[in-house]
Amino acid sequence: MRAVLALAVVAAPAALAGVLLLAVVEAALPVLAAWLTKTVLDSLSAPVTGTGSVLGPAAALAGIGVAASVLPHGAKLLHAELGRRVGLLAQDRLYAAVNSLTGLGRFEDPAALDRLRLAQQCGQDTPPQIVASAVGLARSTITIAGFAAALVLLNPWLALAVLLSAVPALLTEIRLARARVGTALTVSPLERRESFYAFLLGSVQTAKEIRLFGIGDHLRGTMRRDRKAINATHSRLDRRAALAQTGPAVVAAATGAGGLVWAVDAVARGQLTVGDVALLLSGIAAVQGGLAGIAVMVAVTHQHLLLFGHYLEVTTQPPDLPVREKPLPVEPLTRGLELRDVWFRYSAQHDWVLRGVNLTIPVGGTVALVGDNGAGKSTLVKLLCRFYDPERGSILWDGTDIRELSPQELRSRMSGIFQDFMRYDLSAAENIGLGDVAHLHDTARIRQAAAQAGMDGTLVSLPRGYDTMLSRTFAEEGAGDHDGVELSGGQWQRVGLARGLLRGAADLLILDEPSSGLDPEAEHEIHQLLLAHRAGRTSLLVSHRLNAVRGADLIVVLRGGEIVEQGDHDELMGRQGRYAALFRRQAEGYADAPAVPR
Ligand SMILES: Nc1ncnc2c1ncn2[C@@H]1O[C@H](COP(=O)(O)OP(=O)(O)OP(=O)(O)O)[C@@H](O)[C@H]1O
Repeated sequence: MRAVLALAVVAAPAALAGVLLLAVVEAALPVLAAWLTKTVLDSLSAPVTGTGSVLGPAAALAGIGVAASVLPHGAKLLHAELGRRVGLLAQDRLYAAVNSLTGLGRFEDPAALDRLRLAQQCGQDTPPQIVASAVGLARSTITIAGFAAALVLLNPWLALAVLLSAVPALLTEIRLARARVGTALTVSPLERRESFYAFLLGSVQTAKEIRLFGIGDHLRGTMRRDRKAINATHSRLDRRAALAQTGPAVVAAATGAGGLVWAVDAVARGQLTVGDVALLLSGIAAVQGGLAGIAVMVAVTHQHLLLFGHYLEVTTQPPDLPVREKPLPVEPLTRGLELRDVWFRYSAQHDWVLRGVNLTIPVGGTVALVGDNGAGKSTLVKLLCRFYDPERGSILWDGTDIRELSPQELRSRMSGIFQDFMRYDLSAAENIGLGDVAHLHDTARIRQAAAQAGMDGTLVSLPRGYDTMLSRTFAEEGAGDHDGVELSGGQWQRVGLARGLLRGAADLLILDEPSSGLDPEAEHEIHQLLLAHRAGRTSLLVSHRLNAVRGADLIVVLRGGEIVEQGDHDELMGRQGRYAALFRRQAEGYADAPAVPR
């Protein structure tokens, strides 16, 4: 609760103060109104009464009525403003925390993903709801205290009975709140899967396969089954809640009814006035209604707080990878990168992916990684970027362990293209400019990078040139059919490459399958371009196209996570080992094969 209130104080101190002030005033109004009603009724029913003694309280009562009708609108306005500001700050802190994760591990851990989903669910709405509930609780407490004092004056035992009658409802609601949070946790994986199926069924990326293989109905069926399971869990809880709430409601109603009988009898015996009865009845109703409201509010707040616990867990989680409090600055690479006896597996349950890898990438040199599918090439690249830490061994940047360095600075000295590069639903200029956000709007540099990737001509001739959206998902309404365009796979690859080339001064260029989607001529052209671009730069090239890597200074063959051979093309061919076998097999594929007889 303290964390939420601190959030509100930082986000909107004036709105919070206004909300609290109005809550106190609004809480006092019904109590004042009840006392004034009693006074008016007693004056009117007194044997001798002058209009003077009634008019004053009646006018005050009228004033309270006006205030009670105006204040809620002001309070609503302030609450809404407070909610928006608290929600904005909470959401911003959540994504700042997610963004501060150095590695990828948490994005692959199902428990962490469930927690993140719950934090996302409650990130924007829950903190304002908790603040609103806390204010509501304070307001109800003041009103109840006022009416309870009145009841104590009229009949202390009745006051005690009314207060006690609300306890079972309070306890029941708190128990139910816990159960609701438990349910939210239980259904979270199902809901995450449901969102995934919803994405599959409604996305342009998946539409082709879903139609070709006719799997839409299968996915729809699975999604329906998951939703039914979620609904069944909620129904069970609703039934349990209805049963649990009935008993406490009967206890409260019976206590109220007993109070009414006692009051009528007391009037008959001359112990109470008509005004007293009016005060007593509104007191019982207000205390019981208020306490029932408090029970629900406490339960809802409790539930929100439990959910908010996930938000706090995400926003205050320890770093996923250890980063020194004062990391060393990353100086330009002068000697090279070295992997020293690197062992890595994705988790203790997985097999080793890299097994004692020793490798040096000298400054200014091009190292090519080749090997079978699953040999560990992309994993090695990810370790160099410090998306994971080796379990044993170390990676050295000019002799310094990269765990000692600032990950952001380290990455700012790298660039390149990943095998699964992103296709952003943004303009062509932004798709390239994101490679170096400092130059997001530097058209000249963006065009230069596009030209290096052989894409400038294509992008210039798009309907809006570089401002054309490379997606039809977010095309502006009314802009016509030609606003957004879809690029071909190879064109996208060139855009991804241009993004990687934008950071021209990067110390290490990583090219993970940069030409896999290109036609043979384009591939040749891109490799010539990259060869020129790589000259004198440190680069790491991963490719299955062995013809593309033959010019590398060092070719490293990975197999089952181990380096089985390394050398330049001629050395490796001379050795007649794994590389030579792979190279020959690929070369044979291009040799003239006898025509298949008709
Ligand atoms: N995030 C991950 N979690 C668990 N295992 C993974 C993960 N990423 C890769 N692996 C496993 O690690 C092994 C090496 O994968 P990696 O992607 O590094 O191979 P690769 O040599 O790049 O293969 P390819 O040539 O097919 O791209 C594979 O067995 C793969 O299943």
